[in-house]
Amino acid sequence: MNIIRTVRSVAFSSIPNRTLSTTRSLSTPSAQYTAFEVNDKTGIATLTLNRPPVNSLNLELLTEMRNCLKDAETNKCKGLIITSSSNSVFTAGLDLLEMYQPQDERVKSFWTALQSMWMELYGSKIPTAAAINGHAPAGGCLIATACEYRVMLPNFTIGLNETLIGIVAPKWFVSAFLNVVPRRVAEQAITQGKLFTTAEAHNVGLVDDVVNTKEEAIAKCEQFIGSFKNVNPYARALTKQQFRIKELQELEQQREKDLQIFLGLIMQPSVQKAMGIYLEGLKKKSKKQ
Ligand SMILES: CC/C=C\CC/C=C/CC(=O)SCCNC(=O)CCNC(=O)[C@H](O)C(C)(C)COP(=O)(O)OP(=O)(O)OC[C@H]1O[C@@H](n2cnc3c(N)ncnc32)[C@H](O)[C@@H]1OP(=O)(O)O
Repeated sequence: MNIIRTVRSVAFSSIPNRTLSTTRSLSTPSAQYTAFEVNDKTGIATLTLNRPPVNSLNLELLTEMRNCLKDAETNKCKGLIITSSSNSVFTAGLDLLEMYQPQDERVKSFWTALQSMWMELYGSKIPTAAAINGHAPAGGCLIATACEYRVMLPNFTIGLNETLIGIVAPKWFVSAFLNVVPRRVAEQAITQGKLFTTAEAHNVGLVDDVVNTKEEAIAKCEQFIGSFKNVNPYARALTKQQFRIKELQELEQQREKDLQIFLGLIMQPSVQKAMGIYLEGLKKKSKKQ
């Protein structure tokens, strides 16, 4: 039986934060929206998103994700799996409440945290895999495509649906999508704001595998990470970097400009209005259920 060493734990149940941090002390504050576990037998870390109801990515969740990524790298984990504690949502993408009628300083920190999290995940030295056990629209798809491998459960949706909300998927969202989906398919899908079903996503290569349960998804991710067992980690990391350095450098060099473009766009009255209507629709739908 695998022993799970919980390095950073969230209150999934009544377990108080960090009570299981028995193996090392953490420099980061206790987590609220994530669980981070390292399997002692395999050395593989699992980061579980746990911000009910839909794991929408707010500033705090993004910050915790960054802390987990750092922990996985500094502790030389064999790889990192990202999954969700929800049975139906991997993550609903960016928290729309961070962008709707936002406060100036908060929204800047939010976008900067998203940029950093993405660069750290996309450029991570260790193998990364997403066990997509629920819907993964927009920012959810961004996280999945930042990983090296994706496996998804049936009958969920994934894609960049920003245009349907009246916003634009930034260039770096699109670049990562283009790594896994042919250009023609990507252009059509992203302009339409298409959310692919699991089966469609598998067909176009947006996800690598489809399995029926979360356990099987985690096992597939472990298998992917295990496939590097005989590969020198340093050589692997440098080789991965060769594939990803262009997008990373592009964003690094344009961070401030990217932030200003984001702020300029979301602060447009027409965009705020569209976001408000979209949020209202979500809330109405949620009340009906
Ligand atoms: C130049 C660049 C400029 C801008 C770029 C900005 C980039 C943005 C990328 C993004 O990620 S934008 C977010 C896009 N996300 C979505 O469109 C997903 C919206 N959500 C859904 O479609 C559904 O919630 C779901 C399929 C993920 C799950 O469905 P279900 O399980 O039925 O949950 P509910 O719809 O009932 O939602 C429960 C609850 O959660 C609220 N909520 C849902 N998604 C978000 C979200 N992304 N942000 C904030 N809040 C969200 C929803 O309103 C409900 O709230 P209640 O208060 O009514 O419970």
